[in-house]
Amino acid sequence: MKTRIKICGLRDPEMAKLTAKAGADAIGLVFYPPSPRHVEIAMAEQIVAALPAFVSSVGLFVNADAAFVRSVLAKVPLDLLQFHGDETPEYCRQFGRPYLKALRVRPDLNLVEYAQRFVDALCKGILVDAFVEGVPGGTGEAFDWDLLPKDLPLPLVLSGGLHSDNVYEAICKVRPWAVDVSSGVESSKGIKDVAKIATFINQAEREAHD
Ligand SMILES: O=C(O)c1ccccc1N[C@@H]1O[C@H](COP(=O)(O)O)[C@@H](O)[C@H]1O
Repeated sequence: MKTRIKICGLRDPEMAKLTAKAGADAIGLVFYPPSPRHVEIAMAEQIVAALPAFVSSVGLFVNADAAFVRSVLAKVPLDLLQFHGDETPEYCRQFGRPYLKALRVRPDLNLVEYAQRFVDALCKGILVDAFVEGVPGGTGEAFDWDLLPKDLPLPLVLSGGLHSDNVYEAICKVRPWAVDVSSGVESSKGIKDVAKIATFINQAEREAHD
């Protein structure tokens, strides 16, 4: 089965169109001001409007005020929300929208128990990222994939330090529902590189053709 591919941190409509053309299933928009990939609501509207049919838009938030999330949803027709902080199941559910819950993998965290709390019709998956002290995500750091359980009660989205040289191995080893990348397809922090995006997607799709 094809592993879905999300390219996160798009910041303009042209790059979003090129990313879709390269074969991405989803693009991510970062609504987190400290991030170099942060987008304003008006730009996010333009990016989503530029997407062709069947390419999903994902809005990423980190411990945001619920009112801010609502203000984004009022303007930007997002397909999926991604909560990348310490949000509770109750917080995530209040918007009545499908979402991914991100967690940062640590050896002392029971991932199955963590995921169990989120199981319901709105939660479409658990996104796993590397734990880096003081930074909520998008660090380009990988983690030990052996820490991932095989019996997670929700679809797994693998992220954290993926790039074109490790995504094929990651998919073969972890068998995730989807992969998500930001730093690994950039020429510098926050600047997407279309050639790197295309190479990443080709490598991620290799497994489906084996
Ligand atoms: O991309 C960001 O700037 C970001 C900021 C805050 C939280 C998450 C963020 N991105 C997500 O982090 C993971 C891993 O990214 P990377 O490929 O290791 O750079 C990914 O899910 C991004 O969506």
